[in-house]
Amino acid sequence: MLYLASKSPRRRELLTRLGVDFGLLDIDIPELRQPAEAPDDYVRRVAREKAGAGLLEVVANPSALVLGSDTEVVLDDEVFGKPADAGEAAGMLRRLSGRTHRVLSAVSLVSAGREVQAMSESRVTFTALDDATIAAYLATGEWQGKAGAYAIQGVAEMFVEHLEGSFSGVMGLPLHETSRLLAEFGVHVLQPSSTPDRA
Ligand SMILES: Cc1cn([C@H]2C[C@H](O)[C@@H](COP(=O)(O)OP(=O)(O)OP(=O)(O)O)O2)c(=O)[nH]c1=O
Repeated sequence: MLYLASKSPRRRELLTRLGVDFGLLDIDIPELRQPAEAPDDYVRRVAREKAGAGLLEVVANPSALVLGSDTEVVLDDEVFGKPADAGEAAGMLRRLSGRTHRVLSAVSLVSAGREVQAMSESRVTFTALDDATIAAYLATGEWQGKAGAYAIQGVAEMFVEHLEGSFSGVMGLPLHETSRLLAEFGVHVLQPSSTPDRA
């Protein structure tokens, strides 16, 4: 049985697109970057910790397979997670304005005896954003709960001059990498075999 260890509706939607059955696990792990921890290492570690925390919840089921993922926006080695409030969101958007940033999405898949991981890296170039545009975007509320204070799947796609990489990866769950990892565990996409479960 596959479980998604995530509270993110985006991840749920993206995994559903792959046509696999899965249950949901509510996990809550602190997302704190260690001093001098490289952004890539941080994103990989958090994805692994989310999957590991999920696995602990279904430890009674030896055939459980748990997917955890983490997405961060990286500008000049600085990591932008989910903004705490509109002020922090405005600051992030001002920094992203007119520049190219990276979006890292790590995916971890763990079972009782095995763990695999993949990383998706995308490069996103934003158009210049003036204060009025940033204020109007903040008023949509779409920035809430999104790394880097924007959601590419919403109206913020108009800020994107160029995207190199994975749209689903920027949105929170890279479908190419995820399907590849699932295949390593013998889970084949677009072939649902059991009914979804809630744990
Ligand atoms: C950059 C970007 C991020 N995001 C979202 C994806 C993630 O939900 C969120 C990054 O935060 P995460 O900490 O990766 O995930 P989360 O806290 O939302 O969910 P989980 O329970 O799995 O830990 O930002 C978008 O939806 N669109 C975007 O364009």
